[in-house]
Amino acid sequence: MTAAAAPGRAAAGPAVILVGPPGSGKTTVGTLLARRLGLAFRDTDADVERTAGKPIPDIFLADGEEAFRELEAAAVRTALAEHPGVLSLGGGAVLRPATRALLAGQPVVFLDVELADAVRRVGLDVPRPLLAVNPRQQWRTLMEQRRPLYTEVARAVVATSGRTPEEAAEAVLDALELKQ
Ligand SMILES: Nc1ncnc2c1ncn2[C@@H]1O[C@H](COP(=O)(O)OP(=O)(O)OP(=O)(O)O)[C@@H](O)[C@H]1O
Ligand SMILES: O=C(O)C1=C[C@@H](O)[C@@H](O)[C@H](O)C1
Ligand SMILES: [Mg+2]
Repeated sequence: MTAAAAPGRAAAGPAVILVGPPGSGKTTVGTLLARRLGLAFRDTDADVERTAGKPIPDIFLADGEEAFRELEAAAVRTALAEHPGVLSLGGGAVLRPATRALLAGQPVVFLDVELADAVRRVGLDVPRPLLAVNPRQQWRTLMEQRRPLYTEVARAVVATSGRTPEEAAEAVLDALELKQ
């Protein structure tokens, strides 16, 4: 699908970039946002899986986390350069300083979520290698490390706990002043 740029924006670069921890709803809310804006949706997790030719848990298992992070950094760089729609980044993409530098000045929204909601959401969903054992504690530790990084790159923070995906998508549009 060929995506048009959002009204009032230059053609280059995504209209919306979502960051946040696993279970914050980047893929779910990003898909809704793209539909709402009439733009294409892209998710760097899917890009990495396509490049590697295998699912993310298999990349972690066969090649290790560092190999995954290399593929992820390249996927983010490419998508930022060529995707004019809505872009969701993998939950750990902000760990790389080079990736954070690329996000400076971009329309990045940090989808925040409370621990209990995140654990409930990821428990219902596709496997996340970093949350395979003791997901509650792992998620808490991961957020202690990453919250400052999500905050650093974000132009706006949108809370998703207590909101449906549709309500979260509306809040993102409000935060970026993209309401048409
Ligand atoms: N606001 C919400 N309320 C209730 N459930 C939600 C909400 N947002 C997402 N979900 C559900 O939570 C699960 C995880 O959502 P999603 O895959 O979009 O998260 P993610 O941020 O993309 O995670 P990851 O970083 O692992 O890719 C899905 O089953 C989704 O339907
Ligand atoms: O938070 C993370 O580090 C991850 C989140 C997912 O989006 C995937 O990118 C992968 O499971 C790693
Ligand atoms: Mg996702």
